[in-house]
Amino acid sequence: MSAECPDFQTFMEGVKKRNPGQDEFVQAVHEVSRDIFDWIQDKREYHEAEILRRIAEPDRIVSFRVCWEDDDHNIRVERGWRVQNNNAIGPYKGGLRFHPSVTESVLKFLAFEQTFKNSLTGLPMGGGKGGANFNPKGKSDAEVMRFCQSFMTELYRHIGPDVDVPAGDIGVGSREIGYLFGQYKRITNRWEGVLTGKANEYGGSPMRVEATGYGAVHFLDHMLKRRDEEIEGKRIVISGSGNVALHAAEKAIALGGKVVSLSDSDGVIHVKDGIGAEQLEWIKQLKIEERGRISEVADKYDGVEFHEDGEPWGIDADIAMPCATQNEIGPDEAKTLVDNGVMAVVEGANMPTTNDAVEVLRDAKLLFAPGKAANAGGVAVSGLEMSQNAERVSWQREKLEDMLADLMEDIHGKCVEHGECSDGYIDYAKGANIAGFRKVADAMLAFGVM
Ligand SMILES: NC(=O)C1=CN([C@@H]2O[C@H](COP(=O)(O)OP(=O)(O)OC[C@H]3O[C@@H](n4cnc5c(N)ncnc54)[C@H](O)[C@@H]3O)[C@@H](O)[C@H]2O)C=CC1
Ligand SMILES: O=C(O)CCC(=O)C(=O)O
Repeated sequence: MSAECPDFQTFMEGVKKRNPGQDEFVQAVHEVSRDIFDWIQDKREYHEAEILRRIAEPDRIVSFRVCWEDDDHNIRVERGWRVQNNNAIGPYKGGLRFHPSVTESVLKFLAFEQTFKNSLTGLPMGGGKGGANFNPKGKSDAEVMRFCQSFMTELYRHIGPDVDVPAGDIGVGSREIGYLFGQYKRITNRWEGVLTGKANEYGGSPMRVEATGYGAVHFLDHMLKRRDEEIEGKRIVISGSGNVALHAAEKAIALGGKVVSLSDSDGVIHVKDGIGAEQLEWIKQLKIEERGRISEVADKYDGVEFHEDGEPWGIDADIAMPCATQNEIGPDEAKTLVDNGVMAVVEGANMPTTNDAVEVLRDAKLLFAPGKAANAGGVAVSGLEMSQNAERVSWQREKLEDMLADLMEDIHGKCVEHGECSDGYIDYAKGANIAGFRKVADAMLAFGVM
């Protein structure tokens, strides 16, 4: 068992020592390395070249001041970052997060995870992530615009279509991408595919908005089908009510699933009979366009309960999809899910389940889809947006829908190939880690020592 293997222990002690106070980053490295140490035991070339050690040390981290003026003419100072983790298999690629909880540790964990996720898609993309501790909540459009322009005024030096291609993440949606892209274009006088998640009018790809949530449901569908089960009729608890959560809900409802919860940082709504397609349209308008609170759904509709500060994990369900943020499900929540007879946990968010909680789910033999596989549909369609921009073409939505479905099937297949245990249980997390690692590691071996 790798967790007891002395090499692994020594390795993790080194990671902790070199990254003091960076708990999220250490957690992400631990989760991947545990599986990789098992797998590379008889593969000396990876040990000798210190491949894992190198992937766990970002190529570079840029941190910068972001100064902007609010509507009351106060000068505000925030910190921005871009973590370029690894570009062995393609330009750095990964989203930008604007949220007060953003730290260097959070962005390092996200960039590290992104490296394996992007490798799993099979597309030529390295791993990066960035963002700022700026809180867009409650800010006017003009304030968000000024922040984005100031952020890009430094970031533009470090990115480019063949260098590093950021996109959205928490707090960065199509409004922010518009402001960021506009500023890049203004400074450089170049129209190029330097960001993805753009609107269709200026080089965005159909299906990018839906891709992460839809892709996660495709992944769930494949997991269930292997057990002769289907989404139709299943009760699904979803956390979050942003891009990923709402589109996961949309796809699940389209396939006959009963989505019984959504949440935001104020609390959770519980809809016993399942959210209807029309109701979801209203919620999308509320959350995406009007930037309202999830509690307003209970004000509008009968049969919707709102629980302030509540979480969805205690609600009776067959499937759980954490789609908000990291570390939403700890061991207690995982035990609750197991006790309630939940059969599958699919991570729409990045690392929403702590390592201890994953152990609880694995021990109970639940189907567990890690974010780096289940939510890879978003970055995969971003990769397709890059291809369209490079070719100066725009593909039809139907084509992208089919490509997303194929990519998710392929990622599911890779996880099964590398994650099948002797008793037939599929350890999807292990499968994703090994398949994601192998491609990046082999590219790094080819380059020699650097
Ligand atoms: N947007 C994308 O294409 C992708 C996003 N992800 C991940 O999915 C997750 C959600 O991202 P998006 O939906 O894009 O962001 P978003 O900004 O559209 O929505 C985030 C949601 O999570 C909730 N949330 C955020 N922080 C919270 C906290 N501390 N406590 C409770 N709720 C909180 C917000 O209220 C909101 O409902 C993140 O982990 C992100 O990294 C992963 C792959 C791609
Ligand atoms: O589309 C992208 O590049 C960003 C996706 C992302 O940030 C993620 O997969 O977590």
